[in-house]
Amino acid sequence: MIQLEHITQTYTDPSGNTFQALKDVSLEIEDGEIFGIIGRSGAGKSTLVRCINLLNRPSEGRVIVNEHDLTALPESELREVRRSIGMIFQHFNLLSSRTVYQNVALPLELVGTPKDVIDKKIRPLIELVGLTEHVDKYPSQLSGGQKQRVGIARALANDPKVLLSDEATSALDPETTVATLALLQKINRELGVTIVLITHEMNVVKQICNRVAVMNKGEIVERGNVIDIFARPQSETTKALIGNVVASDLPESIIERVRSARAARSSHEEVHLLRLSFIGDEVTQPVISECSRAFDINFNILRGTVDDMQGRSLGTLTILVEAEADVYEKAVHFLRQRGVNVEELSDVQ
Ligand SMILES: Nc1ncnc2c1ncn2[C@@H]1O[C@H](COP(=O)(O)OP(=O)(O)OP(=O)(O)O)[C@@H](O)[C@H]1O
Repeated sequence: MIQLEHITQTYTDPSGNTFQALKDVSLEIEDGEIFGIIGRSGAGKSTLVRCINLLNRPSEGRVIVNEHDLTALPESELREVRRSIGMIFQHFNLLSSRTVYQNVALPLELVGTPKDVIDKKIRPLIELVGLTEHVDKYPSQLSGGQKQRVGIARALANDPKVLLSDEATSALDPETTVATLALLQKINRELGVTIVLITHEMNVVKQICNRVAVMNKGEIVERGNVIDIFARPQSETTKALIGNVVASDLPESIIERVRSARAARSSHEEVHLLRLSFIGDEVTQPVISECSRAFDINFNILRGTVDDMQGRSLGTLTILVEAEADVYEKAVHFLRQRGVNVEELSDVQ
């Protein structure tokens, strides 16, 4: 287990001004999970994740990995523990003068592992990441996705229990991102490696993470199971990252329909733009039709999606409702009672 306890990171610039990149952050990550850390640029994600292997030594707080308090270890022992924590990076950090084989072998060479042991160890890793036929190529002869696979194989060379991924797919196109994430998921399942993954993209979290922490300005503002966070985002940061929560993010065609509905409404009716989300079996329940019949109001569905998140479905609907105030209140209450998350989107002008 990884335990970050009351981590604070303060930076001081040359003129003596201080800046808190992390403010009393505590977090626990269980063995074997894929844990996402998401937030906008500058939120403190990299700083936090680099505390896990003490690439960043926090100004205050404790870092405990598999029961070792890393913050209390002398440098020699820390080096040893660090080997059980692999890391992959956005720009791969490969050595351009070394082949795929030599890059993957590097961590083992550095600790003096005999050549035959290295060979036995890394050939299956190169196979696992699907690069056997490229083993003698140099980084310049590889695509971005292939370079990241080299980075992944190299990070696994020391049999780590934990793999830290710092925006590992941010430099890749969408298709290569999906394939790289699938590889990380396979590594997590087959080798039991715990993965801590930093990203600024909710789609990455959605594809492979079990749990997620949302960061803003050096603090964790929300955390939980991915599907719950997507279905019922609480903080403004999460809502903004998920998107489709402020009306201004909607396509112009939808905004136009809202404007027309508003212009045409009768004086006693209100027009509301809502985002409804449903988890799992709720998706299949005809809750909307039931509600529509019960209160005799029309729900105008503007947009709908169903996402699969690790075998559970999350349905999201953007709908337009025209109703009198008291009927609207009752309908929203009805939906919430049936487990539907109802959120009113900020107004369309
Ligand atoms: N060595 C440093 N000295 C001073 N300030 C730093 C240092 N490292 C990071 N910061 C600042 O700390 C804040 C958090 O940076 P960090 O890189 O952790 O954010 P992030 O969420 O990972 O963002 P990004 O996705 O852009 O990397 C930023 O404002 C950054 O400028």
